[in-house]
Order: sequence, then C-alpha cells, then structure tokens
Amino acid sequence: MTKKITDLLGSINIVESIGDLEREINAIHFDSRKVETGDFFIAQVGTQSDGHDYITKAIEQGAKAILCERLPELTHPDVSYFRVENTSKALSVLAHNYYNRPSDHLKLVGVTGTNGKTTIASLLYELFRKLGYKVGLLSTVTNYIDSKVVKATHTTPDAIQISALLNEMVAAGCEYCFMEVSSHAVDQHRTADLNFKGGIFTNLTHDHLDYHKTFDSYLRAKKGFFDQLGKTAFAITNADDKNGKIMLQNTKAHKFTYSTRAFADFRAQILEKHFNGMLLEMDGIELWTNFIGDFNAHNLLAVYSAARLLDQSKEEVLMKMSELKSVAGRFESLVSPNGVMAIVDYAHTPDALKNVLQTIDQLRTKNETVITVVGAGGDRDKTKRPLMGNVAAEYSDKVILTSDNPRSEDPDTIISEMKEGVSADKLRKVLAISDRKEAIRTAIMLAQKDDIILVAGKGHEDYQEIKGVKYHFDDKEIINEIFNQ
Ligand SMILES: CC(=O)N[C@H]1[C@@H](OP(=O)(O)OP(=O)(O)OC[C@H]2O[C@@H](n3ccc(=O)[nH]c3=O)[C@H](O)[C@@H]2O)O[C@H](CO)[C@@H](O)[C@@H]1O[C@H](C)C(=O)N[C@@H](C)C(=O)N[C@H](CCC(=O)O)C(=O)O
Ligand SMILES: Nc1ncnc2c1ncn2[C@@H]1O[C@H](COP(=O)(O)OP(=O)(O)OP(=O)(O)O)[C@@H](O)[C@H]1O
Ligand SMILES: N[C@H](CCC[C@H](N)C(=O)O)C(=O)O
Ligand SMILES: [Mg+2]
Repeated sequence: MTKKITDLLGSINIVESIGDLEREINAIHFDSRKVETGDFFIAQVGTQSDGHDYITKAIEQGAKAILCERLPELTHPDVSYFRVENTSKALSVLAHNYYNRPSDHLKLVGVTGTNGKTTIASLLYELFRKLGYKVGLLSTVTNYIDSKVVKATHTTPDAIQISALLNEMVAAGCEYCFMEVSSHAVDQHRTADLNFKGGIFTNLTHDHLDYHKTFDSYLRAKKGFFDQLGKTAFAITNADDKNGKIMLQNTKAHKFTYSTRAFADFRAQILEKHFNGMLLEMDGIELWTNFIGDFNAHNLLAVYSAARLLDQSKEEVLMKMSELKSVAGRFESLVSPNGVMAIVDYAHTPDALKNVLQTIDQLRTKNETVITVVGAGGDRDKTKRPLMGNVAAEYSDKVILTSDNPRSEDPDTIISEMKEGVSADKLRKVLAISDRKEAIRTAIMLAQKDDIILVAGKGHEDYQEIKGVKYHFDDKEIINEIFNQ
C-alpha cells in the first residue's frame, strides 16, 4: 500500500527534517529485519536494544525514510529523515494514518486493569455478536475479525498490528471492537492515537513490577489510558477497587462507576452461588449466569455497563448475558471417571490466585481436599513469586509448586522463590515438582473422589516456553489424558 509521507505525519510534531518530504513509501516498520525497498523505518528506544542502532541496517535493506529521536551523524542523500521527540508515540499516529484511521470508523472500547481484561473483552465480543452485530476482538487468547481468527501473540498487539487489524475489521463491516489494553501497551504508546468510544477499568493488584518497578508507576501507566480518552467517550470504573476513582481523576470522558457493594451508576448483587453458575441481581433484575466467583460478578457488571452505555436495550442485554459461557482457560472444570474435579484457571497473580481459591472454598462442602498445582512465569515480576506461594499454601490443603513458562530462567530457582513466601508451619503441605506434567500427575494420584485440584497459571495457553522454545503443552489436555489412563 503506497502512501505519501506527508499524508501520514498528521498531528506529529516534526522537530527537524532532512530530504524529500513528499516521498511515497511502501510500508512502515519498527523492526529493521522486516524492512524492504521503499519502506519507512521507525527507530524506537526499547527495553533490550535501541532501534537507532539499526538505522544503517534498515537503509541497507532499502528504507527510504527514517523516523528517529536522534539523527545519525551521516545522513544518506536518497533517504528522508524526520526527528521527533518520541518515536513510539509518533508510531501510533503513523500506523493509524497508514491504515486510514480505522478507529474513527468503529466503536472501540478498551479494557484495562490487572485481572479480568480478557474475560470482559471476550464477553463483550460474544454479547454483541449475539445482539446481531459484526464485532472485532483483540485479546490475550485470540484476536477476531468478526468470525475470522487471527492468532494473538500479545495481550495488546504493537501499534502497527493494532491499526492493521482494526482496518481489517472496518473492511469486514464490523461496527464494534473490544480490546485489552495492557499497562505495557500504554507505557509504550501502542494505543496512543486510537479513538476510543469507551474505557473500562477492572482492578489494580500486584503484577508486572519487573517492568514498571513501583506500584505507583504501574498505576500511572493504567491511568494514562483514561487520561487519553476524549470528551465524547465514556470511562467506567470499578468503585469497589481502591484505585478505581483515581483512574478517572484526570479523564475528559464521561465518568461512570460499577459496584456490587456501594452506591454506583451500575449495580449488581450476588443472590446465589453454585458450582455451575451464579444467580445475580443486575440493575434490579434477576439474572442466571454460567459464571462462578465474586470477581465474575464484577466482570459481568462491567460488561453490562458498557453494553448499556453503547445504547443497547436493558432487556435484550440481560437475556443474551444469561447465555454467555466462560472464556477458555478461566475456571474450566473437568471431572475424572472416579469423581475428582480439576479446575484449570489462568490465575497468574497473587490476587487472581486468592480469588479463585476463595471461590473454591465458598463452594466446597469442606470434606474435600483442595490440591493446588501452580508455578510462576520466568523473566517476569519476581516479587509476585513468594506472594503466590503464600496464597497457594494459605488457601489449599496441599500445594505442588511447579513450572509455568520458565523462559530463560532455571525452574528450580523460580520454585524456591515461591517457596520463600510459605510460612514455616505450612511448608509440610508443599511439594516441589518442576516438570509440570509430573506435578499434575502427582496431584491426580493424591486426589480421591470429590477432591478438587486447581491447576493455575496457564489457562488457555497451549505451550510451555523453555529457553526460547515453545513446546506444545496444554493443562486441560494433560488432565484429560491422565484422568482417562
Ligand atoms: C518488554 C516489552 O514489552 N517488550 C516489547 C517491546 O520490545 P522492546 O522495546 O523490548 O524491543 P527491543 O528488543 O529492545 O528493541 C528496540 C527496538 O529495536 C528494534 N530492533 C531490534 C532488533 C533488530 O535487529 N532490529 C530492530 O529494528 C525493535 O523492533 C524495537 O523497535 O516492543 C515489542 C514490539 O511491540 C514487543 O514485541 C516486546 O514485547 C515482548 C516480546 C514481551 O514479552 N512483552 C510482554 C512483557 C508484554 O508486552 N506483555 C503485555 C501483557 C501484560 C499483561 O499481562 O497485561 C502485552 O501487551 O502483551
Ligand atoms: N475481575 C477480576 N478480579 C480478580 N481476578 C480476576 C478477575 N477476573 C478474572 N480474574 C482471575 O484472573 C485470571 C485472568 O483473567 P483474565 O484473563 O480475564 O485477566 P487479564 O486481565 O486478561 O490477564 P492478562 O494480564 O494476562 O491479560 C482468571 O483466570 C481469574 O483467575
Ligand atoms: N500476560 C501475562 C501472562 C502471564 C501468564 C503466565 N503463564 C506466564 O507465562 O507468566 C504476562 O506476559 O506477564
Ligand atoms: Mg488478558
């Protein structure tokens, strides 16, 4: 798709430029390895390396235009250079313009917060399809262009991919798109130029401190998403989360709250809890849902609030909501031929793990043994490891600490860091088996009829990443295999 550079720059403030500004370019890239003849290369300062070091490489591969924060000492006569203050921010404008500003032609709603993003975005996608619309979804599990599946690699794709996918949605006739907005994405300006119709905040608890360093800067990254919303947008926050109000402090958007406890614009209450669902009172009307766990009452309420603010009728929304099913890898239960229940859940933060274990605790009769199999991801926040170890031991009868995605780290080191959070009196409950399949097998061997095994952390993931290689690994598949041996 050939484009004139001047048509792409839009609102970007160019501090300095060199060369032919009227030039046409073929494609835009921030990765020099993808550059081909006639392309535009954007040099970004990253966490591992600096894109400015690859400008020469990009030109050797045929780049005809360069966007950078520092001009190279020697410039090439056949190349145009643009210097800006922040190339990542500028990239989101360039990408959006390159793909004809797709978010202007969709009702785009972003969901942010530590936990619940995938659940809420996916349920909104399902709900709006049931309401008869063509819809797009950008989520950790899968991206959808209406019914077409596009594999997801990130919770929030990079700026170029986002605009490319939104553009495909517009071309396919989608009216709505629901997307997860991760704190990494906000911090790296992946969503900076998008035109959001609305934003939803779920909650803020411990995660990603490897990247954000402090809880306060993690909070500021999330808040940055709401600061960026326009005055015609809506911003919905969870009034039951202690940071819910702070999120909306500086937004220009119309503010709304949801709560299961206090006064709020949208309210719900849990009337009954069962192993196959919950009876809720949602905005004054009784609603049976196929979801379990107090946190899911919040997720469903956020879904309901957004649907109402997107002008959908109360009765129709509630009717379709009662048909919604849980998202892949979120509290999915399997039962063995001899009556052992295994629950697969994506809980990979201390708060999520605690919520899931408390949910199990509320539903059990107390005669069962609860066995938790859990690990923590490598090359991610190390400070959540002891907290997760502690939660697992506190709320389970037995714990098998194991590997999640060790990535470049030693699995036994991760396990010992999780174990450090277990108090001395609970250590006897804890086993360490780093091979995840063996850990699951051991839990199943230890379990008797009616016992409950929670296999946490990987949910829908169908791989295990070890030293840069992704091996096929699917918790549900393995549980089924061992259940049926
Ligand atoms: C820490 C992080 O977020 N890293 C993301 C970031 O990469 P980076 O800034 O570290 O890149 P870098 O390797 O330092 O390179 C700097 C620049 O040089 C360029 N480069 C590099 C090498 C080369 O040969 N040529 C070249 O041009 C790179 O393309 C880049 O523009 O930008 C890349 C492009 O957008 C992302 O793919 C990459 O995600 C990595 C793979 C990642 O694992 N990210 C995770 C932590 C993440 O983003 N997770 C959140 C979910 C979190 C949640 O649970 O909520 C997500 O949104 O998925
Ligand atoms: N509203 C919520 N509050 C707390 N915990 C939740 C909530 N919703 C889901 N969880 C727990 O968190 C896990 C992850 O849920 P989900 O995938 O929806 O979150 P996410 O925000 O998309 O996570 P990620 O950051 O990995 O994209 C679930 O498996 C469940 O254990
Ligand atoms: N989006 C999260 C997912 C974590 C899932 C867990 N299985 C892990 O690999 O740590 C992250 O990248 O931190
Ligand atoms: Mg997600």
